[in-house]
Amino acid sequence: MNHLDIPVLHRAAGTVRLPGSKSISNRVLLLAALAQGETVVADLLDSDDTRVMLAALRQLGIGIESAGADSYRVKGAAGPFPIKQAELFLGNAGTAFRPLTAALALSAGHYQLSGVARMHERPIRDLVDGLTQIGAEVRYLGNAGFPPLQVLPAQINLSAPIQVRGDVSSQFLTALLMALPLMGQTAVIEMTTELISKPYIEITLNLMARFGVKVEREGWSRFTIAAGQRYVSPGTIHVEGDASSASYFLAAGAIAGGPVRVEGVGRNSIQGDVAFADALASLGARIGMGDNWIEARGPLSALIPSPSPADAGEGSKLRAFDLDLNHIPDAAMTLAVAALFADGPCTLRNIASWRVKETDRIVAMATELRKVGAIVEEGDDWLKVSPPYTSHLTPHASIATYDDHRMAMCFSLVALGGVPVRILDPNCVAKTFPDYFDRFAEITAPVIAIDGPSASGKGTVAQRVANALGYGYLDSGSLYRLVALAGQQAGVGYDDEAGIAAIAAALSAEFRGDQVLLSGNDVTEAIRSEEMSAASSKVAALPAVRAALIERQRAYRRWPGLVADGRDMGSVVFPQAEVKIFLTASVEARAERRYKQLIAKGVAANIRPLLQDLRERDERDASRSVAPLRKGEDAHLLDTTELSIEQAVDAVLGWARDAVDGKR
Ligand SMILES: O=C(O)C1=C[C@@H](OP(=O)(O)O)[C@@H](O)[C@H](O)C1
Ligand SMILES: C=C(OP(=O)(O)O)C(=O)O
Repeated sequence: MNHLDIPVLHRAAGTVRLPGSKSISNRVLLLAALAQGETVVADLLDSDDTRVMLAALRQLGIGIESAGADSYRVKGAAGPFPIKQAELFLGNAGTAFRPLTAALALSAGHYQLSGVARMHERPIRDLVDGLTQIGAEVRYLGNAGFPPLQVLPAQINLSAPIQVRGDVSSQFLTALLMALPLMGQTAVIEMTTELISKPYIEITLNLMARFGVKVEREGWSRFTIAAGQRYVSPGTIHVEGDASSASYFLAAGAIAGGPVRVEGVGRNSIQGDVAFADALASLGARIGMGDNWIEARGPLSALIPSPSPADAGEGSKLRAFDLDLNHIPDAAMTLAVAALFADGPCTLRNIASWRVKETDRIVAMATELRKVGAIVEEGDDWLKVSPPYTSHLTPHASIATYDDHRMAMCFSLVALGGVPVRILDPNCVAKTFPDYFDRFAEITAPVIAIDGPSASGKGTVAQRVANALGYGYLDSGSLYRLVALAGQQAGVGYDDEAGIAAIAAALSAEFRGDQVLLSGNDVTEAIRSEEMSAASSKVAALPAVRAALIERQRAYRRWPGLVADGRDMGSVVFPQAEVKIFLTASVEARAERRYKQLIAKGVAANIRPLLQDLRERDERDASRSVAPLRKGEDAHLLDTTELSIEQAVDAVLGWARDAVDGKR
């Protein structure tokens, strides 16, 4: 089976821009489809769950066009779906299957809805019962109570309240709430049981209101949609980052030092899963929150006095917990794995809904946690996880993921316990977060940042260090040359900031030994031309290009690690680098090295102008107002004037070893 081996990871620190929220994406798509007018949906999640929703809506006659990266223009039907016959495949997306069932039941057509095998094991009876009460014709095509379903035209009668259970999934209530305004009549829903996963109903009500439909409610037991309301497009709607996806990164920050910051959700979020941050705080993690970001660091250790508060408590344990997690069923899985890093047994309560999700998550979680050495007890609706007695996790566990994205994402955290871990079928993360592991590597892979002036030999040293450690190598200075070359090839003018920035954002550059590849072609020589030198300084002055290249450069941070050389690696691009080095040499030594290089290449050279040129550049670099080149306080100084390349490489390797050993 396809697998991903995650190496031992010592620290998590960095920033992640979150993908769009699954729950918001699929709700907004459906509401926009039923609304009057066109809606531009920005920052939509691109994953399996949203793809099945988009495909279904198109099949049902909704015009949906691309409106830029991750943006769509949805032409609303101003009522029920125009296409009256369709067979829809909805994968394993609960947020597509349940709401579409209800909307189609009120669309007076002939429809079939099916999904993957697991979807056909996920209950839907409570929703079908609710729909049947108002006269809808919904039939089971397989086992009673489960998909696949057939929906037929029917006479709908809303004269009596719809009685529905809420104790298996909140998505049934969400589905009814979103579909009923299609009838334009007063509709009342009464819950006959306790309602689970309540914050998801808040998301539903919030988004319905943005599309112009208000729901009156009596607590969580009775919901009324007054007659005469219908959905109207709000114009443009932005999808927040996914708060459940944020949980893995925040947990990583809490377990392995941090700070880890997620961008795209924060204090203003409408998603209940932001409460995961509160749960982490109750475990001792240090949490910060802004309007649109959340940050997590490890707990302050009461035992180890630390010279600097920023480093205090790295490696100290989380507090054991006993929590009712009914309000955050998805992010709760992350807590089950975080329990491996706690100082005692942890209990997760009121999580019965885990049994009917992508897999039986209580069984799956218990089985896989035992593989890494945890002691696990399970009940109908609870799980108790005790970290291994010795505090050491079992290395090299092969984690089965049960086609459950959250199992795969959760268990990546195990590597932060100082053991390698194998994730089987890692691509199951495509349900909600296709590039999860790349993003996770970007906050966990160790970075050695080597900055310094021109001709200091940092490129040669960086390449050799990367080879010795088996790490990747980033020659950041070349990126600007590559952007200039790619701009020329694409015929984009160097004064077109947005155009050049778009090229920078999509740049496909690779550093292989001393070869530089652009979209797979060797351009090592081409980017060194005088023309490209001049062009690169033009593009490097464009703020949008610099911003785009920061993301690009961070994307080189992959396992097992990265050596990055340049001028702002330790200060701007990788401020959390494990090792920072300021590599320099006297201007005379640098001039002589450059001279020898040129002679070796057969280029006629004279040492005096080279010396003069370097002096002038040093002066410019040190005195410029934006990020002047100088050694940062946290960087090691490596003066190579009197050192051979081998000695310089050994010095860097020594610091790298110390940094990693210090984290063990
Ligand atoms: O409405 C939603 O967007 C969701 C509701 C929750 O399901 P339940 O209500 O079944 O717990 C959650 O687990 C799911 O991932 C998304
Ligand atoms: C339960 C989940 O998905 P669904 O929307 O398919 O219910 C989930 O994403 O954890």
